[in-house]
Amino acid sequence: MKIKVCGLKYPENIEAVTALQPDYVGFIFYGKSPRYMAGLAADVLKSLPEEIKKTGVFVNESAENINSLIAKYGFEAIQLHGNESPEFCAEFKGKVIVLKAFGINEDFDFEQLKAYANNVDFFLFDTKTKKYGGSGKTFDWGILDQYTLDVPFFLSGGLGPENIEEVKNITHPQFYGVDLNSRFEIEPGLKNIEKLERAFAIIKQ
Ligand SMILES: O=C(O)c1ccccc1NCC(=O)[C@H](O)[C@H](O)COP(=O)(O)O
Repeated sequence: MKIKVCGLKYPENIEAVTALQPDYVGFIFYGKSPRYMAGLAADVLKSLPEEIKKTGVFVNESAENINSLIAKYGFEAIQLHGNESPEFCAEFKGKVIVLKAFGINEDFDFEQLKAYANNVDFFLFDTKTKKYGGSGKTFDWGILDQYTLDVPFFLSGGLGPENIEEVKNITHPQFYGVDLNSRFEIEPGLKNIEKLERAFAIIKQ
């Protein structure tokens, strides 16, 4: 199971998180988020180990801005967290790894994902809330049985020290990785390294 840690913004903390060797790290480019990484020097990201995929997280950002931020920070992956269309995702597929996020609730229609299947590398299933991302809330993972496409997905939304063991019971064939965020924080954007370390050990057991 792959591990993505999302919403990093402080250089020393980024270094400590990357020392745990996650597969992906996420940086939020959304002004309304308390994890917005504005002001973080590009050098901090460019000096991270090559095997850890740096992921820019965007919400309805223009293609032009995304392209210039990819160039500036050297992102290998992007996570599109807003209402981006399949055509919008296609503009980036093959240039960077594309993760398209969807907020899931009991009414979610998995049929709509068909239109994205050729245009993204991964889906990221997060909990549907009124705000974008980082809610700390889980959704009913049982609904994932309705997902039948062959695009692998990250599970997201409220994963924390208390439920990370349970995640290992998910047997869906496309379950690729977990996305860890607010339940591993001391404050928004500042990750708790001890909690992450324990979770990594459980996941990798
Ligand atoms: O975390 C944010 O502040 C955020 C804001 C806007 C778009 C995306 C954001 N987070 C990206 C994520 O993928 C989160 O990790 C995901 O929503 C799960 O977060 P959590 O419920 O805190 O585990």
